[in-house]
Amino acid sequence: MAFSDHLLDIGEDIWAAQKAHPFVTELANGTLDAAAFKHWVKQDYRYLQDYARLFALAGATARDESTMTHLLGVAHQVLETEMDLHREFAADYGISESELESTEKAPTCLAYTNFLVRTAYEGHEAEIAAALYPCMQGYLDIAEHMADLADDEHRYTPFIEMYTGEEFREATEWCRAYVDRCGERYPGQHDAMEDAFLTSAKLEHRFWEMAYTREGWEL
Ligand SMILES: Cc1ncc(CN)c(N)n1
Repeated sequence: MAFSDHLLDIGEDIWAAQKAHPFVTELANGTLDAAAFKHWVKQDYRYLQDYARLFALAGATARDESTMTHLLGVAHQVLETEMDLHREFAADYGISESELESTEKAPTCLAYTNFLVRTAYEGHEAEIAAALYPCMQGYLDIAEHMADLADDEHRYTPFIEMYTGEEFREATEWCRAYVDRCGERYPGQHDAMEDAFLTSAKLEHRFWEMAYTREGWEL
């Protein structure tokens, strides 16, 4: 069995919980409260800055040129294409670029980005690959699930189109193959890969919850 399939097996419950989350189902049918979506846009913008950093750091430490090229390409794609979508959503919802940039990270966003960046600096290449995999495969699978649930076009359709689009799909397939290569090359890292994968997957689930509940630092 490919190591990515094994990881998806052990993460099955977390995937199911994400698909059933009200943020996901309500975004799919267009009924999600705009305040929850705005919270997601702002927090996700801050998340993506570090997510791009994770790919850039992974690219800088990769052993071969083709892996380097690919990881650095994804970092660029996040900073350009994906964050452009957030900038467009922000403009539609009256959020200025300076508000986006200066948004304070909510506890879950802080926990997730700290985990990813720490893994990028301290982790083995295989652990980094496993930590970034749920961010890609999770969004593709959840967006496909949303597309299945959605009847009509609505204000959140661009979200579904971005994460089911060809560019994101290809980047996810590449990450999946990268996880498989790391799983084969580094059998001694399997436990660390499982831990990193599950931590990211659980934080993906918490991120929907953070947006839905407008989580902040209230005392
Ligand atoms: C929290 C999160 N995880 C993953 C993705 C997809 N890059 C995202 N935009 N936000």
